[in-house]
Amino acid sequence: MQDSKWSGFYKLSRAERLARLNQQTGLTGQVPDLPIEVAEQMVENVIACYSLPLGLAVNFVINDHEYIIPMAVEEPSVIAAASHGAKILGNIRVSQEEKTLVGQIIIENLPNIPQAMAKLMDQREELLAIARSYSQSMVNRGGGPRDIRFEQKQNVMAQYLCCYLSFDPCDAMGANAINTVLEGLCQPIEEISSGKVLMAILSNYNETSLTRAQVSLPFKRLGKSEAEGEHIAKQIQKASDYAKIDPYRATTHNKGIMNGIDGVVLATGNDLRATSASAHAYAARLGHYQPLSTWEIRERYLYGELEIPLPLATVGGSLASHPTAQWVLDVLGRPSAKELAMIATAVGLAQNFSAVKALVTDGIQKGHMTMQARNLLMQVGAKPEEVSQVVKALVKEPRMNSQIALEVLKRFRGQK
Ligand SMILES: CC(C)(COP(=O)([O-])OP(=O)([O-])OC[C@H]1O[C@@H](n2cnc3c(N)ncnc32)[C@H](O)[C@@H]1OP(=O)([O-])[O-])[C@@H](O)C(=O)NCCC(=O)NCCSC(=O)C[C@@](C)(O)CC(=O)[O-]
Ligand SMILES: NC(=O)C1=CN([C@@H]2O[C@H](COP(=O)(O)OP(=O)(O)OC[C@H]3O[C@@H](n4cnc5c(N)ncnc54)[C@H](O)[C@@H]3O)[C@@H](O)[C@H]2O)C=CC1
Repeated sequence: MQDSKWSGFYKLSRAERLARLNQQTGLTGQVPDLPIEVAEQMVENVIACYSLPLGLAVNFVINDHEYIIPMAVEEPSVIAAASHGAKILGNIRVSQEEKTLVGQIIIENLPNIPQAMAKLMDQREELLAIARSYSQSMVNRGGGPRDIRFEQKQNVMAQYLCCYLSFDPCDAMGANAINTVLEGLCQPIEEISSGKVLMAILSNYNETSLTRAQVSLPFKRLGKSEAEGEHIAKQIQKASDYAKIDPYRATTHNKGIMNGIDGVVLATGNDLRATSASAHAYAARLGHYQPLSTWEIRERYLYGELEIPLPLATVGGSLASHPTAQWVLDVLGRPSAKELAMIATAVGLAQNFSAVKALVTDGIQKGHMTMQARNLLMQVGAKPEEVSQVVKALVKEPRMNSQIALEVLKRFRGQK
């Protein structure tokens, strides 16, 4: 594989990496931390701030635009794999057709559900106007309520009518915004339907708000020769097909995708519970858990696609007051929420590519354990200044575990 303009970035010191980033982005200074006083305003019963490593994934070109992508993650080899994948994949094409949230108002105690539904449908425009009145600032931005529909639901105990509201939250995640609207609609809905509202809340399931990342790779980008590249492409296709028939494998395949996406979600201060719930519910939409990405050979190209609902925000929530998240958004060039979802999806595809390629070629342990070696040394008591020297000896060992790490560390200390 040819060098990229970021080749060897990982060999620089931390200060040199920051200098290179600042030079590239026009930013200045250090990366700000979250002050404890701010943290105290964010959640309850605060006693400290919990830190995670923040690293930079490089080599990303998304829709012809270069990105340096900060990722917050505790697992070794994830950022290396993202950078490695991005280097091989080249330009990743990404699109998002729409970004809407769905909220639901669940109505019970209805003596005649078809009649209640007909009355509510008659008043649909009036209900949409009430919904808009509760989200005027979002409407002014071009977003807000889009549609209302009703569906009958039942279990063995009871029958319900569910009102589904779709809502465009613009650059926010929109949970608070839509919940305010939904609660504002409860009383009018009860009056029209003569029922009782059981609850009103946004849904974290959204099968229509999808982001799609796609790549098409000539075989020669995958191996040292066209023939080796073709072989690797075939193995990757088989791995992708296998994930469709075995939920054990599909779950791990998707974990590999989320390695990348979660790193971006956390770094940008977004709600990880919401993105995880949404992604895995989408993976299970056919009634059995499926891989979120597919890889297949099309006319001597390896074609990869990842499709995922990602309710990301660049304003509102806690990210507005988190200085590190704000700095990360600066590094990304102040994207819109839609652009941020596209960036995260591209990272997910590159991450998945690297993991699957490693699995069907060298195996995961070769690359992963080299990076895990640093953690092993820390676990057995190596000081940070010792780690970079001892790690070279540890990776030369035929096997690696904490016992071996301890022996190598003792040997190093004995030589000094
Ligand atoms: C680990 C690599 C990248 C090595 O891969 P390699 O081919 O030995 O690496 P290389 O030395 O040829 O370097 C290639 C590029 O990787 C990056 N790179 C290389 N080394 C570093 C480093 N130290 N720090 C930062 N970046 C690094 C860097 O961008 C470099 O480009 P260069 O700078 O040379 O032009 C490869 O083996 C790989 O991608 N493995 C996959 C690792 C992975 O997915 N880890 C996640 C944890 S496992 C898991 O949780 C998910 C899984 C696997 O179960 C999912 C699934 O089953 O599908
Ligand atoms: N089930 C779930 O996922 C739930 C999540 N939450 C939480 O809700 C929070 C997110 O709610 P939000 O309503 O997004 O946050 P929010 O309440 O901060 O609202 C967004 C704010 O940003 C303003 N804004 C400025 N510029 C904007 C732009 N360009 N586009 C959109 N809004 C703009 C809006 O006017 C609004 O005041 C997160 O902390 C999330 O964890 C809350 C309840 C349930």
